[in-house]
Amino acid sequence: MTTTSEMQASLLAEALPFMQAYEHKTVVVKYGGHAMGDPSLGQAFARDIALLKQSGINPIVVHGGGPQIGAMLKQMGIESRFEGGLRVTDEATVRIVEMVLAGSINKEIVALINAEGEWAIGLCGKDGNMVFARKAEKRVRDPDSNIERVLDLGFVGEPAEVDRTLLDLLARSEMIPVIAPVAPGRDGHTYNINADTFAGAIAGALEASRLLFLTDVPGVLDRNGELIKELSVTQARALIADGTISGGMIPKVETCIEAIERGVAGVVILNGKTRHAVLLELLTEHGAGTLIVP
Ligand SMILES: Nc1ncnc2c1ncn2[C@@H]1O[C@H](COP(=O)(O)OP(=O)(O)O)[C@@H](O)[C@H]1O
Ligand SMILES: CC(=O)N[C@@H](CCC(=O)OP(=O)(O)O)C(=O)O
Repeated sequence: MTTTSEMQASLLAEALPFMQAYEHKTVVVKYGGHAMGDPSLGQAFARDIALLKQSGINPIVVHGGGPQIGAMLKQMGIESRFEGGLRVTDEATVRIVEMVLAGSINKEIVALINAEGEWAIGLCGKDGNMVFARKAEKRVRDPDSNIERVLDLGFVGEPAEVDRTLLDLLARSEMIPVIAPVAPGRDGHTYNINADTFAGAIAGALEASRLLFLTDVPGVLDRNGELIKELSVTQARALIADGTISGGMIPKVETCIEAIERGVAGVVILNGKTRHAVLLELLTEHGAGTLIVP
């Protein structure tokens, strides 16, 4: 009979080939605002990231915080709305976005990783000239008239330039970067960038081996609410067009498509509410969620 400790040991041993495969490789983990909130899950997430670094892997955390920004805006009496999964961002909103993302959430994640005995460093696109944004151009087609128009989302940005100097330096150190999706434009403004888009740009620039999106659903769900385990780029585009994929899942899936097209190998959307989701996905046979394939 196999004892519990033998089972635990064999699970640890199972991780070896995965650790070897990812040694010195970059893994970008996007930690969504919907996956945050439960302190014990946050601690488990931080432990996963710490364990990756200890295993010789180069983890980079890019985080969101959409619900937390929404709560703060509400508290301040500022109205907020989304168009195509992106928050319409005026001058007052971008100040709150920067405060919540680069201020509170960023430092909370840094503290959680540090509490696991590692060295996390909190950054945003402004640090080390890492990311410069341009004003986002979101095109939508009116379903009735079929006319395309460009939405003005205010200070919503897209990553236009990514400089990897700082991240390369940190990869050779003990430091684990934790990055908030806020960046300056060459026009001097601060831009609010969707965290999924930001994570995709970082993964692309660093030629990451894996890009994981931790959210609050098991992955991409079909019309009946069933998990789609594997999704091709063509199928993904069709599900966006027919409305099966909506809201915050749109920028996530669009980023997955771009990352695949840029050569990032393993792009997965998975449930961040599953304890140790990152370790399960990377270091065991028990991967879950939706794998996006070419
Ligand atoms: N087809 C779909 N499959 C799964 N989730 C979907 C789908 N279409 C829309 N969603 C929504 O997308 C949400 C995840 O995106 P988002 O709210 O931006 O989360 P996060 O904060 O993790 O980035 C889900 O909670 C769900 O409400
Ligand atoms: C332009 C835009 O929509 N920016 C997002 C940035 C945060 C984010 O993306 O957070 P999640 O990953 O938790 O959704 C926002 O303002 O909510």
